[in-house]
Amino acid sequence: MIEIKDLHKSFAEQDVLKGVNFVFDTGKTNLIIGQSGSGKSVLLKSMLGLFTPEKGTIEYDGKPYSSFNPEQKRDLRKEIGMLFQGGALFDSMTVEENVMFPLRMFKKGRKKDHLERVNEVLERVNLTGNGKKFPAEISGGMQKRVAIARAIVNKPKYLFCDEPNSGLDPKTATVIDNLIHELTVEYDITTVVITHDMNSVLEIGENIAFLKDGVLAWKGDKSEIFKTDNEAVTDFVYSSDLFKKVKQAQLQGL
Ligand SMILES: Nc1ncnc2c1ncn2[C@@H]1O[C@H](COP(=O)(O)OP(=O)(O)OP(=O)(O)O)[C@@H](O)[C@H]1O
Repeated sequence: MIEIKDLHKSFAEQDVLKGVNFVFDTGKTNLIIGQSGSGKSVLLKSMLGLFTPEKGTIEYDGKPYSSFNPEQKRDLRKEIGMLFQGGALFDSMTVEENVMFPLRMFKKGRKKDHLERVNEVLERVNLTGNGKKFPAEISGGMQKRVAIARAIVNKPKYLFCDEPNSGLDPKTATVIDNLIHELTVEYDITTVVITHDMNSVLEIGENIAFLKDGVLAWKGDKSEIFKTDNEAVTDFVYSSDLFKKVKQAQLQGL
């Protein structure tokens, strides 16, 4: 569980986060949604320790990040799997080498054991037999699955995903969403996903933080998001055609 309490972050004259409170639950896919510029990435980067908030706390399983010494911060970093926007694979490395990278960085052990773990996670994301290929030789959806395998190879307690579906067709995006959700439940991970994708909200929105201008304007889950009359949320979500259709069907009792 990650708990955010009264988090404030500013840059020069601009207040970006203005007292955000939220609990990201363990074993759930927790989503951060909101318009461009609402502070989603600043929140995630603050959680990663890349930004220092002026006020408020970020607690990892009850322990405030600000109280960690450098060694504890390093240990926490080992427990965070990160899925970057666009996948961010190393083009000059094979799939196997990409997935092995965090193991070699953070874990001692023999290459043979590392390889065993790499093959285990590649099998889990349905990429058995693709280890010797280079990223350019596989599809965008497969590249995302490699990035997921790399993010979970160290058995993280926390998984942070920044726009995991960007650049994917809707069907592949759903496969990726469901894979993230399955792994979250299977490994009991606290997963945090930044997304603009309304399909993702419908598929895996178990605990949603809606940010508007640096404030938590609404929280709830995928069924509640249809029922709320919070204007900021409805403005945002009903700009999506998919949501309009679902809402219409709901009103017609379908
Ligand atoms: N390092 C920085 N220095 C100064 N201002 C920043 C910095 N990072 C973000 N900001 C500002 O903070 C605000 C929120 O940015 P943020 O990237 O969190 O938005 P976002 O909700 O993630 O948007 P998007 O959906 O477009 O990625 C923006 O106005 C941005 O310009």
